[in-house]
Amino acid sequence: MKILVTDDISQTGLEVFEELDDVEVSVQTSLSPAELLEAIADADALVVRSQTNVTADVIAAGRRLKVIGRAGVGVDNIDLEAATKRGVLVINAPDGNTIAAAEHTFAMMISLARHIPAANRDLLSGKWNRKRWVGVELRGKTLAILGMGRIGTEVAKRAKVFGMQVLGYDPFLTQERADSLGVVKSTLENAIAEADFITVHTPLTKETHHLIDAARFQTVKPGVRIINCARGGIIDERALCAALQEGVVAGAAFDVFESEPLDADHPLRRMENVILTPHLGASTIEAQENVAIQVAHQIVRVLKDEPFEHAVNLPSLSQKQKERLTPYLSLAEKLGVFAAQLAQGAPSTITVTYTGDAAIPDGGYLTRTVLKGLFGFRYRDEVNYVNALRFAEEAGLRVQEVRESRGRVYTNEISLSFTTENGTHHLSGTLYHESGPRIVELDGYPIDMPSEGILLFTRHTDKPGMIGRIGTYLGDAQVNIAGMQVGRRESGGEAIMLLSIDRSLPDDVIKQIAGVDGISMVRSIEL
Ligand SMILES: NC(=O)c1ccc[n+]([C@@H]2O[C@H](COP(=O)([O-])OP(=O)(O)OC[C@H]3O[C@@H](n4cnc5c(N)ncnc54)[C@H](O)[C@@H]3O)[C@@H](O)[C@H]2O)c1
Ligand SMILES: O=C(O)[C@H](O)COP(=O)(O)O
Repeated sequence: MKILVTDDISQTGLEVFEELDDVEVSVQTSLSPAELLEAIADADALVVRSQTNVTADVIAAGRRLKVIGRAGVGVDNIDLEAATKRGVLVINAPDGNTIAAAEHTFAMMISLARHIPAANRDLLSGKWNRKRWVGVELRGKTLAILGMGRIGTEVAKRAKVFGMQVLGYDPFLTQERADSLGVVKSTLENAIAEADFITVHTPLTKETHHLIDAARFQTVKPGVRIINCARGGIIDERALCAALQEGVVAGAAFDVFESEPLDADHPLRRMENVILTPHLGASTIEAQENVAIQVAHQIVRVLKDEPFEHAVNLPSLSQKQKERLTPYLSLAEKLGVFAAQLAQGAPSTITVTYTGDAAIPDGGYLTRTVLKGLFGFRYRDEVNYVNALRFAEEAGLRVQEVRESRGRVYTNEISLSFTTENGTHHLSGTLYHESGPRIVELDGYPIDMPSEGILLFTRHTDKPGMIGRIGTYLGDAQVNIAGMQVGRRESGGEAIMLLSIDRSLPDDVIKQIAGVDGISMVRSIEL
């Protein structure tokens, strides 16, 4: 097993990989794009920080790649869409560097308020200028925090201790949470208009790109100081330079940039009232150990096929949700596998109904599992939880989920209803405590069969001798019947039979059974 590490990661984290048998940890930093394509070819896992550009080409070249671990928070250097499409899991270490980034933000704010870097430069150049570097206090000032997630929250706590008034803007900030932090929940407009200091702590998304642009700079309080220790591009750098030149903005402290490394001739480098650091927010010994250990542990779990956390391209579930969900995973996947063989062709729509105890709000996890079974039957190992929805999308399969609180017969039930060119099928399963997952309904007929082993399913006309004839074919093929379920709507009408058999039937026997007068459908199903 090969783990490729292409950015500087703490040694303590790398040691975690020793938990794996037969592991080769290959640390190769500063690779050229071509060297990276070569190095990834036989890697099972890739570990990066923000420096390595994990493009779609890199992901495609990683033919054995199962997981990309980001030792840090932001995954904007990883092509998530390409990873998801190829079923490569992306995990990060979301809280290992929170304090480091919050402290760096605070260091930037104090440095701006007291001109520390400029005064230092001045003094080192031989001067002793006590008048030039008079600063301002933080106490009594208003701080706008745009993005009240992990880092924004830690910055707010520290600002409160410094006696600042804190305005928080975040679509997910509840009044309760704001109150508990002593933060004034604010609109973006109000936060920007009122603040003496503005700090951004959002990810870089379509919505946050140039969140503060030239138009917004027209609405700031004159003399505002601005900090970006989140992501380059949240604040429009050109507009900032103009606002600094006009004196609308009194100072700016940036750790991250629209393009990194920052160009040697970038205008920000020439501004006096600007403090720049080269993306150092997470660069503390403690944070680097935290993120490296956190991400390495999760990679080990992924590679050992054990439950893991912090997947970026899978729904995130609480421990409680996971505990409720786990027993249903096998049933959901078996139903998907059953459906694939029953459908014999690509379904165009599928509705998955979860009833009673199976109606867990799981962010679509169980439906991904059904789809993993459905598509995995044909595409085998190519399909996993990460890309199952992509397979559905590419196959043009419309997927719908329904949750019902109470079942009519079973305390828990998962039902699939899917349409193919040949018609609509319906399939249900339940989980019994004692006997595990069972199929309890097939095309409208109640049955009860464990969802395992080899099954033979027929739809036929209800007339004497049918079961016997099928039994004879099986007997002639030396195939034992282990269990049998039959059902009919009315005497002489359509009937079904589901047999559990000891081994698969040869194709020619299935063809012979299909040719029996009165048999309308035969399916051999392996679960
Ligand atoms: N400089 C560094 O070295 C460094 C270190 C760590 C993290 N970061 C960056 O800091 C940022 C925040 O990290 P975090 O761990 O606090 O993330 P987080 O996910 O905990 O918080 C982000 C917050 O932004 C909010 N948000 C999203 N869109 C928004 C919008 N349009 N307007 C307002 N709020 C919005 C979210 O609701 C969330 O609460 C990320 O961009 C991360 O990559 C930088
Ligand atoms: O998103 C992050 O975690 C930070 O930007 C840190 O990036 P780094 O690991 O490259 O320092």
